[in-house]
Parts: sequence; structure tokens; C-alpha cells
Amino acid sequence: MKIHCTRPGCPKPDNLYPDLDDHANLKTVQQKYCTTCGMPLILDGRYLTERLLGQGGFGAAFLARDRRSPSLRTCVVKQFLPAGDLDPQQLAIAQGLFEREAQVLDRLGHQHPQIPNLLAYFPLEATGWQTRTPQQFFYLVQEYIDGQNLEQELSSRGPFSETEVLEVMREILNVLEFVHGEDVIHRDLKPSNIMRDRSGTLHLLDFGAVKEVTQAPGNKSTGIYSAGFAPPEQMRGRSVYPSTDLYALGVTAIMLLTAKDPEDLFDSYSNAWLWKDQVTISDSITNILDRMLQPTPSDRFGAATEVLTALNAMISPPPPPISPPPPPPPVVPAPSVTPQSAPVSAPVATQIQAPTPTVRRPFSILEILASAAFTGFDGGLLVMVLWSLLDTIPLSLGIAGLLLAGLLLAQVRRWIEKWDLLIVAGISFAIVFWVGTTRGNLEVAQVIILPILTALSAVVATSLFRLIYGILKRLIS
Ligand SMILES: Nc1ncnc2c1ncn2[C@@H]1O[C@H](COP(=O)(O)OP(=O)(O)OP(=O)(O)O)[C@@H](O)[C@H]1O
Repeated sequence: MKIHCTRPGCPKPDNLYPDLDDHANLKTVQQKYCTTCGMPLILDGRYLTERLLGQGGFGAAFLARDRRSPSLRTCVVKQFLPAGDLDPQQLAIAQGLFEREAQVLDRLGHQHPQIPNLLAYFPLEATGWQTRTPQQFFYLVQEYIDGQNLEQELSSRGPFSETEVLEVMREILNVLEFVHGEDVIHRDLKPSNIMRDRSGTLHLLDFGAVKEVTQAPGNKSTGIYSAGFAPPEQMRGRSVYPSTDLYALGVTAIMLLTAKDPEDLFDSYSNAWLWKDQVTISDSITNILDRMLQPTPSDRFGAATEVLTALNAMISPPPPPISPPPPPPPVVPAPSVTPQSAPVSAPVATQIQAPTPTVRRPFSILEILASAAFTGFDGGLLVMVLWSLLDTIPLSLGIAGLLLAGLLLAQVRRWIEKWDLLIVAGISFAIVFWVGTTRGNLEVAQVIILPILTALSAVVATSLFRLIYGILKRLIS
């Protein structure tokens, strides 16, 4: 059996003990020591570390086996390993907080299936290596979640779709709702701390309360939070709120959508998140993420429940396109998650537009009118140039009709929208201007005025149609 030494800096941590392959030996042996540094290898009399899983700012995580369980259950052993620049007072606080992390996990893990259970928490005093001074170590053992974290998933499969991100958000918000209800703020939410097990369930990892220790202003030392995911109040070492975790979840969501690191999405010059032009998602989810990513806690959602309500509101069927917007639903005061809940700046429901969970969102009135102007403009140009070249009305109308149908399809499918409309209109105008005035018999004034007139007519016709449709609809209902 291979046992991995947990002493930081051990030059040859892998120890081979073939005698422990025999279960009877494994169960009864008293202790084994690292052949290089003498560190005890069977922790708390039962946990045998197999390999290093990773190293964070305040400790290392190891994959381990529990020799006291009949199936040699796999578990995760986390070792408290603060960075070397803490003074004795800070170290004492850090140890106290590590213990608090254990208490928090103990309380939360046994109540929620998506938080790993705490299995043990213990100190270990070992003789120093290359020194006679004894060394103190702290360990925390927790349930092993067999799967991949979302950071690993992201790098192996690329960006998540809107639907997939919504699923992640909903699931983690439900966990946060519970966590915040227990007066706990996670403080380090990010894709690498969200683990998807083999059945697809997400788990929230790493309740690193120890990270509070260096939050004193001016102390910018290691691993206090994860840069990029922490909102301004946490970076300044101020109080944290439920909305601190919601901000980090917002960053997580845009990272999953874009497959980009937070540093590549945040523009420090304008102090803003620049991610929207990199993805096509519905307005409603964009608005929700915008609010989660507000720099001021009180501008964000105050509680996970509020975000869930906003996400659920997206499922309700979209209002008919013409009828006036329905009156805002009665404002339900946001349930206060913890006494630290940030004040809620506005009722959630009023923040949501055009609810739809689908990727192809409905067109706004402005978009419809802009598209009508574009179609009218290009339609006018097409008919004019074809007529001037072919000199037969039916054929010109037929070809123009076919080309227009293609353009309409491109707009409905959103292949061309916003600036594309202007670009396509500009290019077609330039072509028609050149072809019509050099090869055809068109006048310059004709090429300029006629398409503008057809564009205006299309806008007027569309507006009238929408008005009549709206009136009829209201009369019928
Ligand atoms: N309960 C667990 N089950 C399975 N894997 C885990 C568990 N806890 C941690 N891990 C994995 O172990 C690795 C190290 O975790 P750890 O929490 O020590 O550091 P980190 O999350 O990488 O960094 P930081 O502490 O700075 O957030 C990560 O890849 C994480 O996914």
C-alpha cells in the first residue's frame, strides 16, 4: 500500500508498505512513519493519505482511506497549513478559525446532502524534521465527493449553455439559502469549489472560514479570498453578507458562460464586468446576473431566495407582445436570510423583463421597428435596382420577394441583428447606388429618397399592424 506523507516539504512523500495490502495487518498495525522525514502516516489512528489532491492558500487536501470502515471508505483529509508570514497572534486566530470551519461543516454537512459531511477534526503533534522542536498540525477529514469540479469540467468541455448555467445557479442557490439561513457565509464560492458527483448532483465545498484571518485592512497576504470572485467589500476586509456569496456566484456564472477567467472579464478602467457581448443569453438572466454583480452589496439581491424567485419568474409565459405590461405583482418583502442580510434595493419582480428561459429571446418593440425599417429600406433598394436592370415588374418583384424572405429569415433567427442591420443596409445601398446609377437608369436622388420612403412606410405599417393587433386582442380577451 502506498501512503503519502503529509509533512509540508517532505522531499520523498510516497511511502510503500506492501505489508498493509493485507487487510488484517492494515486493521491492526499501530503506526507507520515516513521513511524520509519520520512523520506519522496513520492519522488519528485511522486515516491513511494516498495522494495530494491540491494545495490551497491555507492548506493541502489529500485523498485518503479510512481503515476503520469495512470498505476502507475514501475520504478527504485537509491539513491546515497557513502561509509563513503570520505572526503568533494571527496564527492562533487562524487555528481557531480552522476549528470553526470544522464546527460549521459538522453542523451543515449532516443537515444538507450537498455539503460534505465532516468525519473528523484533530490536531497532531509530531517531532520536527531536521529540528528537535515539535510541530503542531491540524487536520479535518470530510466526505469524498467522487466527480469533477466545475473548473475541471469547464476546461475539459468548454463554455456552458444558458440552460446549464441556470441549473448550476438554481442548485447552488438552494444550498446557499440553507447555508445563509444557518448564519454562515461561504466566502469562497468559485467553480473549483463546486463539485459535480457521478450522479450529476452539485456539492458546495471548502467552507474556508480560516480565510477571515488575514482580512485586516492593509494585510494583503495569501489566500484570503479568491481574487476575481470576491466583491469589493470582501477585498477591503469589510463585513461580508449573503450577497457577498451571490456576487461570487454571479462571477462563477459568467465564467461558466464565457469559459474565461474573471480577470479577462473585468475591465478595471471602467470598473465593470464586460461579458455580455461574448454570449447570447436572454435579457432576464442578463438582468439577474447584472444585479448579482453590483459592486455595492445593497444594490445586489439581498438573499439567495430573491434570486431564486427572480429565476422562477422567468419561467412564467411571456406577456403578449402588444398589450401593455401587466401591473407589477405585489411586492413580497424579501425574507431576511440572516441578521446580516443586505437591504434589498428594489423588488425583484420589477427588475425582470421579457421572461423567457429559452436562448432565442423575444424581440423588443425597438428591435421589431428597427428590423421593419431595415426590411423596408433593403426591399425598396432591391425592387428599384432589379426593375432598372430587368425592366419587367413581375420578375423584379419575384426576385426581390425571394431575397427579402431570406433577409427576414436571417432577422428572425437573429443571424443578423443590431449593428449587422446597419452594415448590411449600408453595403446593399452602396451596391445599388453603384449598379443603379452606372448600369441601370436610376437617378442619384431616386436611390437615396426611395429606400428611405419604403423604410418609413414599413415602420408605419408595422406600428399600425401592432396597434390594431393589440386593440383586437384586448377586445377579444
Ligand atoms: N470533499 C471533497 N471531495 C472531493 N474533492 C475535494 C473535496 N474537497 C476538496 N477537494 C478537491 O481537492 C482540491 C484541493 O482543495 P482545497 O479546498 O484544498 O483547495 P482549492 O479549492 O484548490 O483552493 P482554495 O483553498 O484556495 O480555495 C480541489 O481540486 C478540490 O476540488
